Amino acid sequence: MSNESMTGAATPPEDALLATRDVTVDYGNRRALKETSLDFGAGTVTALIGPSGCGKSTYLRSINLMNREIEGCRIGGDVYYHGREVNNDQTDTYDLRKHIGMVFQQPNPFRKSVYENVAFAPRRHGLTDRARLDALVEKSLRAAAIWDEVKDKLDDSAYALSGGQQQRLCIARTLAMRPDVVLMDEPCSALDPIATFSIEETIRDMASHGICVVIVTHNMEQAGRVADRTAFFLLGEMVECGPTADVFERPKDQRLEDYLTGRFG
Ligand SMILES: Nc1ncnc2c1ncn2[C@@H]1O[C@H](COP(=O)(O)OP(=O)(O)OP(=O)(O)O)[C@@H](O)[C@H]1O
Repeated sequence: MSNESMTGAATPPEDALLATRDVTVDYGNRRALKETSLDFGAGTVTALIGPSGCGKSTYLRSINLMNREIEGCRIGGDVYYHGREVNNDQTDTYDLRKHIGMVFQQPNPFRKSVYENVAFAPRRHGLTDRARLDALVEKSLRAAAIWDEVKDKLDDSAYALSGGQQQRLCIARTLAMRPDVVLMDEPCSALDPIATFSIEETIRDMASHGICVVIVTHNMEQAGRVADRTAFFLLGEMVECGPTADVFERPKDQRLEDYLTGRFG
């Protein structure tokens, strides 16, 4: 695969689910992300790896334009979602984020019941029929592999769940909006190995249902287990991207090789 970090990359193919072209992010007058161009297909998992502070989260958050909420932050370049350029003032970011969901490092359930955590957003978007809401809640909790654990405590507070369960609940909450892209920012870093394994299974399951997953991870083994493709970032630059096995076993760039062999980071 060609290295997609090159600037001036061609306009994405019309059928690309998601793509960035020469996306940059500046916090004030400091550039945190240099021109980054990547394509993301339906049903794929892409891992973003690299040392701390190299711009992984910054890039992830540019995909659903979340950095825009940060004062002084500016996203440059083009972000394409279903072929439409969305990095402009006309985009309804509220609507965009229904389709491009996000799961954060720390589980952040609402201070509500398990049921309400999942039902809240669909109801706000007009789904009021109780039977259909019940079905959606169950389907979402099943997809996040937590239904069996919570089906008898749907009215309990989400805060009564373990950290791993809360994270799966947050994934269910995201899936309830039927997104076709899910962005995950180190979703397992606060979890033990068993909870991590469960989330990784859920990630592969989401991809098998056509969802495009982009995940920031510090855990190389995790990238190896879940990602079809891996992109390596360093000092705000997307240095190399390719099939995960190639990136780990046959790195092209010396900086990636150095990182993988523990020479820095
Ligand atoms: N809200 C912000 N305001 C100013 N600078 C920021 C902000 N968020 C991130 N940065 C800076 O942008 C650079 C990239 O940060 P980012 O969080 O994207 O890195 P990262 O690779 O995800 O790091 P980590 O693995 O530690 O989470 C860093 O130098 C960071 O200090």
